[in-house]
Amino acid sequence: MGSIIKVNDLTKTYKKVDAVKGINFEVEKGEIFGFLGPNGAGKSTTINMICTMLPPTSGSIVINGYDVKKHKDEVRGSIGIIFQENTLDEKLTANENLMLHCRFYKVPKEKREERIQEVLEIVDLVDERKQRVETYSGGMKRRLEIARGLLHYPKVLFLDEPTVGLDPQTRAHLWEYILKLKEKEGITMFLTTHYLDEAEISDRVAIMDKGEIIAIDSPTALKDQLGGDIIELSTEDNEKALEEIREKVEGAEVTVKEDTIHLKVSSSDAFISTFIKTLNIPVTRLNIRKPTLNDVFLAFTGRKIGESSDK
Ligand SMILES: Nc1ncnc2c1ncn2[C@@H]1O[C@H](COP(=O)(O)OP(=O)(O)OP(=O)(O)O)[C@@H](O)[C@H]1O
Repeated sequence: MGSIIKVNDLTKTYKKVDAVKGINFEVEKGEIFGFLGPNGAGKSTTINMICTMLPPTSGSIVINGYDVKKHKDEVRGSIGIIFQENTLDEKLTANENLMLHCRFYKVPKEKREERIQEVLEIVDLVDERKQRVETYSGGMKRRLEIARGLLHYPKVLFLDEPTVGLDPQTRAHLWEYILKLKEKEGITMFLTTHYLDEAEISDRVAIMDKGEIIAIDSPTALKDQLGGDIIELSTEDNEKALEEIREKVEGAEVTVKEDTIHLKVSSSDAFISTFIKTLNIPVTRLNIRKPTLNDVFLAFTGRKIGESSDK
């Protein structure tokens, strides 16, 4: 398919802080690209540079064939940005908000009605187009923001925490719209989220930490890299159980969080048959699961998402 975003040796230094330290990556046309990292990792700085809002200290960024430094307007015309905070005019109707944006982005006059209809259909707001935005629910407002971000036929849509503050059901719906968008308009999506279960939707994810990209691959490949199974175990005496596990189990990574012992083993079958039977402490809870993106994130950064980068 080819790349739509190419980032080369990109750096950003704020006075004394090296926020971005020479990163390289490409985003393929049409993919959903998840961009993850602990707080302070350098994500916003990177995205702001990609979106022409912040000049890089060095390096290059090319979007849709345009160099971000030399062709700002063309880059801006190629991207749509959905911010975390509501940037709609609440006193206006959906239609009026979209009309304003069409004018701002110079969508040709004769195309405006048709395009507004199209984007409202994508986010299922055709019937509510004449209502004032202040009467919308949180989920409807987010959908309208997405519709607005699409008006000028962007090639790449930047979604910054698109589901933050929404209830689980609305979040699930919003992802359906996002997937529909990918299918219908073939748009590339650059996504940040703190909900790692939602980042599973990505074709590939990059994990950034301390100004560097430390992992980049499909969620499945990243999880496979961790390998094996994760066993969560609670016993009547976790301290004693831990001693026994360390004595008897070879090749398991063991960590304790609150009242649960976590073991990463290559095969839970082998573990269960050889170990559980010989454990002298009664087990009160046992859960076996495959690694998730949360485990991947923890393994690469040493932190849970939401924790700070400089810990
Ligand atoms: N305008 C600024 N001046 C000085 N330092 C800054 C500035 N903006 C960001 N930084 C620093 O650069 C580093 C990266 O910050 P950035 O906001 O890009 O991280 P982030 O990954 O987006 O974090 P979060 O998830 O919390 O938004 C941090 O150490 C931050 O303190």
